[in-house]
Formats: sequence, structure tokens, C-alpha cells
Amino acid sequence: MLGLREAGILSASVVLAGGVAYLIWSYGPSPSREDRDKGPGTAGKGTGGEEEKEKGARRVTAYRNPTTMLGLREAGILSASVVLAGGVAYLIWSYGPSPSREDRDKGPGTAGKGTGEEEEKEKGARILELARHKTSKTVWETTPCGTLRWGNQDPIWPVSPRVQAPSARIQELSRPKRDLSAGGQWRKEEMAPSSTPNQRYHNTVRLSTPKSRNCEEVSGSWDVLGFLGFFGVSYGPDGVLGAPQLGAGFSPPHPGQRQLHESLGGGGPSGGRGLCGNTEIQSQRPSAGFSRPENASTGLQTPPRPGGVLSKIWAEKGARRAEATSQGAVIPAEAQKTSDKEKTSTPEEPRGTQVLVLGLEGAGKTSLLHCLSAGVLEQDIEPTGGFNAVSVSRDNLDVEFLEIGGGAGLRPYWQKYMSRALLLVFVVDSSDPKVFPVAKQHLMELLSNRPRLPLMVLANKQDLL
Ligand SMILES: Nc1nc2c(ncn2[C@@H]2O[C@H](COP(=O)(O)OP(=O)(O)OP(=O)(O)O)[C@@H](O)[C@H]2O)c(=O)[nH]1
Ligand SMILES: [Mg+2]
Repeated sequence: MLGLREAGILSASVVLAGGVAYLIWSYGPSPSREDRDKGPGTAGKGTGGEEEKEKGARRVTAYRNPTTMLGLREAGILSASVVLAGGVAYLIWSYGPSPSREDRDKGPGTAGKGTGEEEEKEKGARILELARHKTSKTVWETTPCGTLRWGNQDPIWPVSPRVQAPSARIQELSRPKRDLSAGGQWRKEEMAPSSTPNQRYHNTVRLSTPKSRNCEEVSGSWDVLGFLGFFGVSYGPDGVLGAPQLGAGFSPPHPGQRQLHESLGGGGPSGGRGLCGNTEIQSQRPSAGFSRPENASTGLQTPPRPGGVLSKIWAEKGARRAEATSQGAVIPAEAQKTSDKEKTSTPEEPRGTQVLVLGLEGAGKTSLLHCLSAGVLEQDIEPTGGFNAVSVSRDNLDVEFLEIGGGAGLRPYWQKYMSRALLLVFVVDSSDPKVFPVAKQHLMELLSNRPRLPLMVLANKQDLL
């Protein structure tokens, strides 16, 4: 009516609001060049019946989509609408992809119909495809190497045949460790710094096969009685430690050994050449092992030497056993009371069966216990952080060798164990004369409370002299 159709305005209306007339229109596709050439008034009318039909069909399609209707699709506007507010018409649109070059060449009105529909179809097909239920992927190859796979596969990494068949070393480690219960039990005990002697934390450890210098050729299995006898610890008739007795056939003492003995105030060297290094030991003391003796009534194959510490241990154990038998008590219960009795007993009367093994750090206390329990000298020994114990059991005799670490932080605990000791074995590294004064000082302090305690000074590491 207003002749605006040739300008591309599809519809227009006049609105009267607030006394003002507004002309509101919406754009449509521009008239074709032919229409413009034909002049105003010709466009939109059609040149023939077919053309009109075609335009009518196009219009129907265009009205379905506002952007198509307004002819804005070619400008990249996907949707648009006209809003009338406050008497003003606003054209609101949103941009979309620009028309392709082909669409632009084809001219306005052509884009958004042929190719747009195909595009829509394509998009719809894609959406349908994405929405379709996927079949589960059992194996997804994500790396070119093919070993790493993700998905519902069973093994992520192929199991190595080495794992499936354990090595000989693993099998060896998994085997039960040597059972030393026949001769002696090795107990590694850890002691908390604040603990008292009665508060121990036992942690029983079986010795594994040690990677160590083999002492079999020296001692076979050590006979603890022979061992102590060899080192010549003895009592006098009054119970006072007598002069050390040398085993027959021992080599003359080394000068360093004499120096150690004199430094410690002894009257003469004690002989011997170390724990596991003297072949003469074997000849002097053939091993009796830890096996049960034939004579179960005495418990010993040969009685200990009269006057020695072992004869005292033997006599004391025999007396206790007799006493326990008469009172109907069992020996272990009696042994439990020993510590209580010791508190009231005089220091000059040792009541325990504990051989206390003391000495400065690195002297060889743990090595001694190893030799006693396993008959071998362990080389990779860690410093003792608490204490170690070896129990040597025979029918009538249980002797516990108790080592307390020799580090400076543990030496204050030494004195606490002195009351239970039957014998003190003080181990000294005889290859290190520098430590002799310190060792002597500690030894004197220990003996100040138990001057009559039997003492054996073990000059260790003779092989290094
Ligand atoms: N050459 C030689 N080395 C020895 C001998 N006895 C012990 N050792 C070594 O001396 C080192 C210390 O021995 P340990 O038995 O740990 O000494 P320790 O007295 O228990 O020391 P702490 O536990 O720290 O108090 C270890 O490496 C032993 O292998 C010996 O007779 N000769
Ligand atoms: Mg030790």
C-alpha cells in the first residue's frame, strides 16, 4: 500500500500510540535486480502466473522462519524479531554464520533456502548420530605402541614372566629361617630410653643365614661352657675374682693385649686371639654343641671346673632346683622373683643367671653373642640401640647373655642391670688403645657397686693387632 515492498519491506503497519502515529515494518528480501529494473510497482506483483506461484511458495517457506522472512539470513542474522515498546519499534536479531561466497553470488533470497536446508538436514543427521546409543568399546588403542590400552581390557600391563616365576633369591628369602631353638635363642630387644629394666620390649628375631665370615672351622657350634672356661674366668675360694687362667697351648699374648690388661689394672694377660680366629681354640675345646647331653640328670657332659664361675652357676641352679622341688614351685616362677630378691640382697651376693656383656660401642659385644648363638661372626652388624640377649639353655642350666649397647646414650643404663648380673663380660676393642682409658673408667664405675662381681675382660679384635 505504501509502495515499500520494492524496498524489501514485507509488512508494515501504522500504530497510533500517545497521539503519535508510528509506522512499524519488517524487512524482507530485497527485490531482485529484474524487479528493480522493471520499476516500482512491478516487483511483488509477478510477471506471470508461474512466477506468482513460485513467489507464493517461497513466502510460505519464508514465514516459517523469521530470519528467512526478513531476508536477514544472508547477512548472517540467524533470528530476528520486531518489538514495539514505548511507541518505538525495535529490531532485535542475533548473528549467525555469514553466508557463503556462493550464497552471496547467488544473491539475496537464495541463501538459507537450498543450501541452508541441506545444512539443516546435515546438522540434524549429525545430532541424530551423536544421540544414538554407542556400542561399548572393549579396547581403545590410544598409543601407537599398543602396550597401553584403556577400556574394559583385562591386564593393563602385560605381566612379566619374571614375576610369575619367583627368582631363586625370592624363594630363598621366603623359606623359614634357621631354627636356633635347639641351642640358643636369639632375641633382639629394643629398649626405650625412659624404660626401666623391668620394662622391656621383646622382639623375637630368628637369625637368618648371615653373610659373614664363617667360623665353622674354628668352633663348629660353640660350647658356651667351653667358651667361658677358655677365657679363664675363675673365682677364688672366697668368691673373689682370681687371676686369669690361661688355656694350655695358647699363643703368647700380643704386646697390645698386655697393654690392655695393664691399663685395666689386671695382673697378667688373659690369652686367646679373638672370638673366631684362633684355630687353637678348636684343638683345645672341641665343640660340644648345643645338643642335649646324654646324662640328662646332670645336664652337662662334663662338670664345670671347680672354682670357676660355671661351677658356681651350676651349683646355684642345682640349689634352686632342689629348693623349688621341695616347695613344689617351678623354676621359671622362682626365676621371676629373682629381681625382687635382688633388691633386698646385698650387692656382694649375686643371684641372677644373667651374664652381662658390656663395653664401649664397636667393641664386639653383639659379635660375641652371634658367635654364641650361631657360631659365626656377623660382619654387617648395626650398633645396638637397646639391648640384645642370647639364651643358652641346657637341661639344668639357662644362661642369658645380655648385651646393652655401648653408645654414650646407653651407658647410663649399664648400672641398672648390674644388680641382676652373675658375671660381667666387659668387651674391649684391643686394637684401639685410645679407648682404653674410657673403657677402664666405665669398668671401674660399674664395679664400684659390685666389687665382688665376677668379671671377664674380653680383649676382642686380636686379629687386628
Ligand atoms: N676384625 C674384627 N672385627 C670384629 C671382631 N669382633 C667384632 N668385630 C667387628 O666390629 C664391629 C662392631 O662390632 P659389634 O659387635 O657391633 O660391636 P658392639 O660392641 O656390639 O657395638 P655397640 O652395639 O655399638 O655397643 C662389627 O663390624 C664387627 O664385625 C673381631 O674379633 N675382629
Ligand atoms: Mg652391639
